Amino acid sequence: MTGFSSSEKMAGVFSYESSEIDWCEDNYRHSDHVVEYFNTMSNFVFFLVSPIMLYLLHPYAKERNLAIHMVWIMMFFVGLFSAYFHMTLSFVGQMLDELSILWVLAIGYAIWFPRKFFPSYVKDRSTFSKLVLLVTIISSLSSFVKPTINAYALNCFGLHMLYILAVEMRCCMDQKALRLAKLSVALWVLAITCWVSDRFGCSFWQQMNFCYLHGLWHILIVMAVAYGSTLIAYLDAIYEIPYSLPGLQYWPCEKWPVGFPHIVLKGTTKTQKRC
Ligand SMILES: CCCCCCCC/C=C\CCCCCCCC(=O)N[C@@H](CO)[C@H](O)/C=C/CCCCCCCCCCCCC
Ligand SMILES: [Ca+2]
Ligand SMILES: [Zn+2]
Repeated sequence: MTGFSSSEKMAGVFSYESSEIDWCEDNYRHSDHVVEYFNTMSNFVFFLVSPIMLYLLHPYAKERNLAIHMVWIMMFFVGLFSAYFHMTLSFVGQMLDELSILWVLAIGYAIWFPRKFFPSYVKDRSTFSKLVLLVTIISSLSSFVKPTINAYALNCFGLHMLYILAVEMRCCMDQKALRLAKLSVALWVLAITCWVSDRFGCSFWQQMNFCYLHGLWHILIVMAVAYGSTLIAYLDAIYEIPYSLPGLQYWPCEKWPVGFPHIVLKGTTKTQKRC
């Protein structure tokens, strides 16, 4: 018996359950065509939050750099690929999901990584962005070597961001920024707890008849990214466009206990200055 032909192998990577990863939610429980129904549907949160964040970040992006919009445009695609992955549990779905996360992280790092953490041989943001691009291309190719470890490697960036935030917030006296930092970290801790429990505690959650932790992770991580990235963008605005007097506000209402954080520019903008 000979092996598979290359076209059969190609078709194989698209086929249902061709990924080595299977999340705790029961397969085909709610539909014959959707492998993990709740995990698929919970990605709806990406489609809801991405346009809201694009709209809220626009005044800051217009002043700083329109490339900032790439983060939430890409997050929309992360949601799309993640939904496709959970719908099929295919190898292609897994790689699209993980590679899109890697590229959002790369864009975020290229735009927002604080200058004071640049390696000494990197002189400006343009050189740093080229370095990020090179590392991301190499990482994208390496991700095919052992795909089962990709998700763990990606989660290390969450820890790295936590470290950067901790150093940045050490001397911060701005109460609104401190509150946003605490909320972002709390959401990330809750999210990662769900991800780890789903991965390693599945038999317990099956006994509890509650196998939806990975879906909850989707919802919590989108909120953590909305809160965390706004905080990083706010710190960036203070350093990079201080004349615009950046401030933090919540949408739709300042007084509500929950809302979407965003940056307001209270000072003169470059555009106004020129007039
Ligand atoms: C100074 C740097 C600033 C960078 C800001 C960039 C912000 C965007 C970052 C990450 C996007 C995360 C998207 C999560 C998608 C979830 C899809 C998913 O569930 N995929 C799983 C399979 O279905 C897969 O197993 C998950 C892999 C792990 C991904 C980990 C991503 C790291 C998230 C870091 C978030 C930090 C939030 C801030 C906390 C203070
Ligand atoms: Ca499953
Ligand atoms: Zn997922």
